[in-house]
Amino acid sequence: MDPAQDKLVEALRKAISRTSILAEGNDPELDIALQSVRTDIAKTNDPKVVQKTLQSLDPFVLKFDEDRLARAQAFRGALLDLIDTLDEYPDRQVPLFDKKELESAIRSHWQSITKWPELLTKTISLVQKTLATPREERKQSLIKRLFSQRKAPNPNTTGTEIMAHVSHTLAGLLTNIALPENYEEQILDLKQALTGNNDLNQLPGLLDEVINLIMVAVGKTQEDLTSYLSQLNKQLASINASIVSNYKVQRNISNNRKSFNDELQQHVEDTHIDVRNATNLESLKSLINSRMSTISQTMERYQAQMAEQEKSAAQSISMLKSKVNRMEKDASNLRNDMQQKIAQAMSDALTGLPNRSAYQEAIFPLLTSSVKNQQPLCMAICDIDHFKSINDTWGHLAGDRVLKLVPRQMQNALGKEHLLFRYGGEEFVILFPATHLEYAQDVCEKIRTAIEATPFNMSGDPVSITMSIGLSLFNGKESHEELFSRADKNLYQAKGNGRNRVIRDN
Ligand SMILES: Nc1nc2c(ncn2[C@@H]2O[C@H](COP(=O)(O)OP(=O)(O)OP(=O)(O)O)[C@@H](O)[C@H]2O)c(=O)[nH]1
Repeated sequence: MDPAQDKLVEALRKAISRTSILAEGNDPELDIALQSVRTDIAKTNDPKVVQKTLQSLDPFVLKFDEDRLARAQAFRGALLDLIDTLDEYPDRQVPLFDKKELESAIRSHWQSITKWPELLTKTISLVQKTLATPREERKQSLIKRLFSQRKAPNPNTTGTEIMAHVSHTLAGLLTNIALPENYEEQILDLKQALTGNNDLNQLPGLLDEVINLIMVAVGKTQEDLTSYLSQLNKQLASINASIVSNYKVQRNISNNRKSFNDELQQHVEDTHIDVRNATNLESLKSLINSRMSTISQTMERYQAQMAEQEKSAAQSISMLKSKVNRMEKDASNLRNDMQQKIAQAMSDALTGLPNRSAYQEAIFPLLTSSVKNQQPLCMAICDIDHFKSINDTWGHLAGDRVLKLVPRQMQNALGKEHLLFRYGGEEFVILFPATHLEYAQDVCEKIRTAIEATPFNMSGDPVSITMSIGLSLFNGKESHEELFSRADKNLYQAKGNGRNRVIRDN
């Protein structure tokens, strides 16, 4: 193979290896197939073998598509079902325009997982608007009444039931999305929080968590990966076709060269015989002239052919190069996109703090390095006191404002190496790597006093807010759940002892 093609095959090999690493972790069977793709392409220089090995990935791409479709259908069904339930509410009116708009958005976007968070947010907004809109008794024409398709509102449906239904639908969605194992606990907690919830105020926070999980699990990352893999497969097929046609051009060139040599040799031999048989000088002269002109025509023809073939070979090599460059660029865009999406899914929309998923990513390496480096690690669980009454007295938006301001006070007291997470609701977790319990306790006290001393402005009045904190030191042997549970017990005690205090391990 010529050096240009060698380079192309090498670039292809690199692109496939890197992409197969990106795709890993989605399915154990796919992981095995990807491993064998990497082994095969490391061994061969033949583009046909590479293409054949890649075809073994096709069934996985198909399976991804089927799973995605089934999930999307369940999602669409759940949302439409929810709209039907809203229609049954006796005293409240579903705003017609918003309903139509939502139904049309569901119809257009139910298959696109990237649009799910938007559809969910729109659905919850329709629920909120419906609960705020009293039903008008509209006069209908007799014909309309006789032929109306719409179900009569069910007089037994209550607002609480509707909220329970909404929460139940969200919990059902969690069953329908494929999430990695380390999210199991989070899903379980979230499902528990959703099941039996009938409080509208709780919904935005819970919805935020559902959306985060969708983004993490089946969200854009996997969709991108699936479409990227099938797009990559197409690109590789087209590159393979170009390589094959390039081979043909090469083969033509060498065939032409051989037939030119044969033809030339034939002319020389013919001339030789003619010269031997020539009887006079005149006829010999005209014979040689004619032979020379044939030879020069053959050479011109050959040169023109060669120039044409070289041009087309150069064009096809430059096309191949640009295709490979595009593939490399696609792979790097996808990697950047994924990193960005992971970062989004790891942060809490309201406070901008790392969220519970980020906590779960952070805790394992911290426990391991605490044991390995024999350094202390502390965990604090911080909970705003009587937060429900802040919501009840000044409204949910005022509650949200407090949730944004409190972490700023906390961050002022924390060191650079301390990690603050919004664990959920009004609960925050701090991880103190390489920090002794006494020092972590001082920092927690600083946080507590700073929050107590800050007047929060509620409708023009300064209001004092306090925080209770449970603090524990990792004992080097326990699981992260055990450490969390000890810190949580300390928090519980802080609440029981009158709140606005820090309780640590004895
Ligand atoms: N505004 C707002 N409220 C939230 C959010 N997440 C959770 N909440 C509310 O936080 C409140 C938590 O109340 P509880 O768990 O009863 O605790 P508490 O009132 O803080 O009382 P103690 O913890 O016992 O001091 C609930 O009313 C939730 O609706 C949010 O994102 N925004």
